[in-house]
Amino acid sequence: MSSQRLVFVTGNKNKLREVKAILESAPGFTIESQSFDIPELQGTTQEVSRAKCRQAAELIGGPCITEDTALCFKALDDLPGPYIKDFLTKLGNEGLFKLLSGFEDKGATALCTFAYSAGPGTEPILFEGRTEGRIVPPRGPPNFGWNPIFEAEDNGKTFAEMSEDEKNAISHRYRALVKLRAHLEGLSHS
Ligand SMILES: O=c1nc[nH]c2c1ncn2[C@H]1C[C@H](O)[C@@H](COP(=O)(O)OP(=O)(O)OP(=O)(O)O)O1
Ligand SMILES: [Mg+2]
Repeated sequence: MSSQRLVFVTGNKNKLREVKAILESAPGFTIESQSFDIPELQGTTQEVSRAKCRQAAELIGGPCITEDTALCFKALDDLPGPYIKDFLTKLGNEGLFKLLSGFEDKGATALCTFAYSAGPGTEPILFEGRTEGRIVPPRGPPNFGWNPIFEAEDNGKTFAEMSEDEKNAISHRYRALVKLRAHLEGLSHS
């Protein structure tokens, strides 16, 4: 079976590694990457994701996927959400945990949104995946972003305490990729 080549436009090496590990573990897909840090709008996670993918498709002049990750705190009505990157850069993981010190509810959702564009001028299609959990004082190696403060409901470990395989079996990214993969397999068989 020939494999379908997919261009993933991202500036984040850790995302790329996880996406390759998940999608290339079964035959069918080969991921190529183009490293661009696409400017991101403010808005809902869906608006941010669509705009990012439209711009990526224009930039590379062909079909592509993009991904946007949000971290939503229940006590803060889902903020920081899509603005997590700036919050993490400015406050760090300790600061993000302290943000919730006035609240009993430490619940949080990791939300991953993949967008697929068939090429410039086409409307991107979105695929969402969620992992439920809570925000805890940092545990585990600071290997990727907010991994040390997100404790997953599935196994009580922070993402940083999990092996790559453990994280990739339950992550927001994995759950979104299952949907993206099903869509792309449908396209290639029609
Ligand atoms: O599984 C994850 N575990 C821990 N941290 C994570 C994860 N996934 C994204 N992150 C961090 C990276 C960035 O600080 C923010 C998302 O921002 P986001 O715009 O989606 O990522 P980015 O700008 O690094 O890459 P891209 O070029 O694909 O937009 O959360
Ligand atoms: Mg970004």
